[in-house]
Amino acid sequence: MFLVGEAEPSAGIPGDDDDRTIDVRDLRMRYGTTDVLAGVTFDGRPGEVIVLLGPNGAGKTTTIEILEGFRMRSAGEVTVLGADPARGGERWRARVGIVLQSWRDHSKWRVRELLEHLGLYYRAFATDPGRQPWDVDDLLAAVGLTGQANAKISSLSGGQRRRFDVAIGIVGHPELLFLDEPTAGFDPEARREFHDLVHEIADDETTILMTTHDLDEAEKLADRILILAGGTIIADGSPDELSRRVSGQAEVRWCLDGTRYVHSTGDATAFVRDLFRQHDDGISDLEVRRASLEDTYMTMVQQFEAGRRSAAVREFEVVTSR
Ligand SMILES: Nc1ncnc2c1ncn2[C@@H]1O[C@H](COP(=O)(O)OP(=O)(O)OP(=O)(O)O)[C@@H](O)[C@H]1O
Repeated sequence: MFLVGEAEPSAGIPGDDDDRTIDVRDLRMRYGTTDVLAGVTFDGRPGEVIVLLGPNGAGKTTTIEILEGFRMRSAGEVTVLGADPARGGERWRARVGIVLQSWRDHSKWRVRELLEHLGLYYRAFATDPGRQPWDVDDLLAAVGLTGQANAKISSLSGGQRRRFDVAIGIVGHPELLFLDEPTAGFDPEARREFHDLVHEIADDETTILMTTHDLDEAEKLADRILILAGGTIIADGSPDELSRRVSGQAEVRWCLDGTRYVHSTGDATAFVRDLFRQHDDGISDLEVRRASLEDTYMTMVQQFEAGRRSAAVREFEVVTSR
């Protein structure tokens, strides 16, 4: 994970003295003649879990790889932990944890052996007492691999290998963690344990930027959702904020004297307060529902694509009428 012989971090974007760990402005990426990223802007702060969503091919991995320093951007300003990732040196890299979409090396090593080895590597850079590398036994327990400590990496199952990838990503106690579809192949129990682990890591003031296609997972983990489509961020907000933006209405359901009621309201809190004022103990099975992240995501992406289609039709009409 270390790239030797690189320059040490350059200064960040001039004038930035706040606590931003990620600062991306007008990021552009062109492959050949195709613009995959056409002006992506967002930021991230300590302890924030940011989930990047978007259809296949939207450019999520491209964005993450640019921020990791693995891919050169075409244009735009990117600052990650105060440095341009294209020029981040070893010291900078030791502050960043990475779980790639697929990572198929080190197969001859044993699980504990490799984690201990990487821990030593990170220890050389760990000046902050709060960011010393994980104790390997604690780490193995945290990712559910205690039983595989002495197994060859090549013998791990798909889900165990993914847990191991996560262990490699966090062993150095990073300030910033990139997770590209980290739970692909996890069974439900491993997924739940992973979610607890993500919360713990974020509680440690680590910024987490992750991609997933599991919208239920995104809703559980994200402080902030970014939706990438058509090369730009079409939505940026907490799952609740995005849900309110798509549908201002919440649905309140309750039972009263054995009858089930449903009511849509823009102010669920005031409505429920009134309901209890009127019926107090008579109310049971109360539920307040907003659009799920899945509903919100589908609506936003479909609206965006419909907008693009009608803009293309308008442009076609203008061109053909000339
Ligand atoms: N090295 C490359 N050369 C040319 N095109 C590329 C390259 N890497 C990615 N692309 C293209 O860029 C687009 C974005 O790819 P990327 O992998 O970033 O998308 P993604 O949002 O992560 O997709 P997925 O959800 O399928 O993982 C795709 O159309 C892909 O084919």
